[in-house]
Amino acid sequence: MSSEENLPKVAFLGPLGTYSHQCARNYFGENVEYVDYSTITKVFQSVGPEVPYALVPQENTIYGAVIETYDTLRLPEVGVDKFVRGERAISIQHCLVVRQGVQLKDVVKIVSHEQAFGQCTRFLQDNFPNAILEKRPSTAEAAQSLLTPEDDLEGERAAICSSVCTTIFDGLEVARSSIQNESENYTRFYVLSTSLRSTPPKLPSKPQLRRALVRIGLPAISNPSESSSRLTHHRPLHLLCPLKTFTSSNWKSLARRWSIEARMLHQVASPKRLG
Ligand SMILES: O=C(O)C(=O)Cc1ccccc1
Repeated sequence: MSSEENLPKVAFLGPLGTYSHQCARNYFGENVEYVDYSTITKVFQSVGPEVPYALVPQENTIYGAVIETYDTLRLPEVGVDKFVRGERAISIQHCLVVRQGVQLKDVVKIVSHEQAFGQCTRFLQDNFPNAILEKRPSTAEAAQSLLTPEDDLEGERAAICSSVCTTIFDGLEVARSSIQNESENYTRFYVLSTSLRSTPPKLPSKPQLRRALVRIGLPAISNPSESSSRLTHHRPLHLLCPLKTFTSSNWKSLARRWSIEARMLHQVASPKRLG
C-alpha cells in the first residue's frame, strides 16, 4: 500500500492549475491526497466516506457569489452529512493565455470560467469587444482546451486563467497579466467535510473568528398537518420573523436577536415571487 493511500482525500475543481487547486494546496498542504473533478457540482457530490473533504469557490470581491456553489449549498444534505468546516481566501491575478506564437490581433474567441469573465469585464470590453466568450467548467480546463484544435473557427482562441497554467500545460504562454477589473482581487473558498467532529487536516494559519453559514428556507407547506410535524425540526420563517416576506432587514434583526454579526446575505427568489 503506497503512503498516499493512507492520506485523506480532498476533492477540488480541476484540472491542475485552477485557483481551487492553488487554494486547496494553500489550505491542506501535503497532508492529503488531491482528487480533481470536472465541475463544482461533482466536487460537492464526491464528498462522502471515500472523499471526506472538498474545497469549493464561494465568493469573489469583484464578481460576488459563485452561483454553482450556492446551488449545491442549498441541497438538503448540507448540514446533515456535508458541512462547511473552514474557509480560505486567496489573491486572484488573471492572465490572458494563448498558444505560443498566437498574436492577440487574431484572437476571436476567449474561453474561461464565468467568474473569470465577470472579473475581467473591462479588459474584455476595451480589448476584445467582438470576441465570442465561451464558458468552460474551470479556468485551467479552458487553458488546456486551447491545445485541442477547433477546426471550424476562423481565428485564434485565448483563455483567462492563472499564469500557473502555462507551467502545467506545454505550449501555452501569458499574453497579458493582471487583467481583472481591480488589481486587488480575492476569492474565498469553503472547505467541506463529511463530519462536524473531525478537524480538517489543515496547515497552521493565523487564528480566525468562527463563522457560520445559516440557510433559511421558506417552507412550501400547503398541508397544515404536514406543517406541524415539520415544525418540530425546522421552524418556518414566518414564525421566526413576523413578516411573510423575508427581506435583508428581517435578516439583520434575526441576526441581532441571535447575537451574531451578519456578514453577507445571498438571496434566491422563489418562483412565486418572480412568476
Ligand atoms: O476555475 C477555477 O480556476 C476555479 O477554481 C473557479 C474560479 C474561477 C475564477 C476565480 C476564482 C475561482
